[in-house]
Amino acid sequence: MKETISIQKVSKRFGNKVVLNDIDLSIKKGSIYGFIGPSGAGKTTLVKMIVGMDKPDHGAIHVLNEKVPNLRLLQEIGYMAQSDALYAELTGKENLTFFASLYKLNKAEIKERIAYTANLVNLTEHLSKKVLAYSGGMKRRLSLAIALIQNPQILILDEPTVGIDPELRFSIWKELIRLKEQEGKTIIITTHVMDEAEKCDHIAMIRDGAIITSGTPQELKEQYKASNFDEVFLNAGRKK
Ligand SMILES: Nc1ncnc2c1ncn2[C@@H]1O[C@H](COP(=O)(O)OP(=O)(O)OP(=O)(O)O)[C@@H](O)[C@H]1O
Repeated sequence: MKETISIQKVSKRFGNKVVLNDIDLSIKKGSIYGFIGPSGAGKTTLVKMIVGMDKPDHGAIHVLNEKVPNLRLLQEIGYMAQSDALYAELTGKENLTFFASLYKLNKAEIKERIAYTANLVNLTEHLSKKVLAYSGGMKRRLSLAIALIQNPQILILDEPTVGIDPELRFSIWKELIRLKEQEGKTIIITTHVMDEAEKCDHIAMIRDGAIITSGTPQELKEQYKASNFDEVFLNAGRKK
């Protein structure tokens, strides 16, 4: 399988604080890769650097064989940040149309992508409401729809299911797995939710800016003699 994302010896500090320390990893095309770790571990900093929103102090990141940051990659990376960047005075549909217009999509494609993404996140009925009238969960769902709007090859989702009810969380995961299997999308997800970790093909556990362990869910459970992911995480932290 081809490598879609390659991270080589990436370090980053904010002031005196080392937030990422010598991170090396590669992510294969058509896989779901999870970054798991406690609050403040450095997950968001890492995903922002993959997207090209922040620069490493040392090391390099390549996405689809291009060095990041690179404007050409914007079409190919869908990013859902932790905080929603939405236009509150616009309706859900206007938000989607605006973000779709930033990409190389014709009118018919924009219409088709809005219908697909809104349906995926269960917002079709609410598209004509202004975003200021949306609940927190609806805003998260709209942000997820926006991340998918240009049909990117790579999806980078920073805690996408926070504030989303279990039923919709289930259907979103089903779709992420379909996107991976049928469309070969590469998906990076950060999460605190250990049962989501189990759905990833590969996991990197991050703590204090370092990858403390990585592998498939099965490999990690075997390595740490754990029956579930909470245990893997606790045991991995102890053995650091
Ligand atoms: N722009 C910044 N300036 C200074 N410190 C920062 C900045 N961004 C992040 N940090 C610090 O870097 C560390 C890692 O933050 P980061 O947001 O990457 O963690 P995280 O693993 O994503 O946490 P969470 O799960 O809570 O989102 C934290 O200590 C945070 O306070």
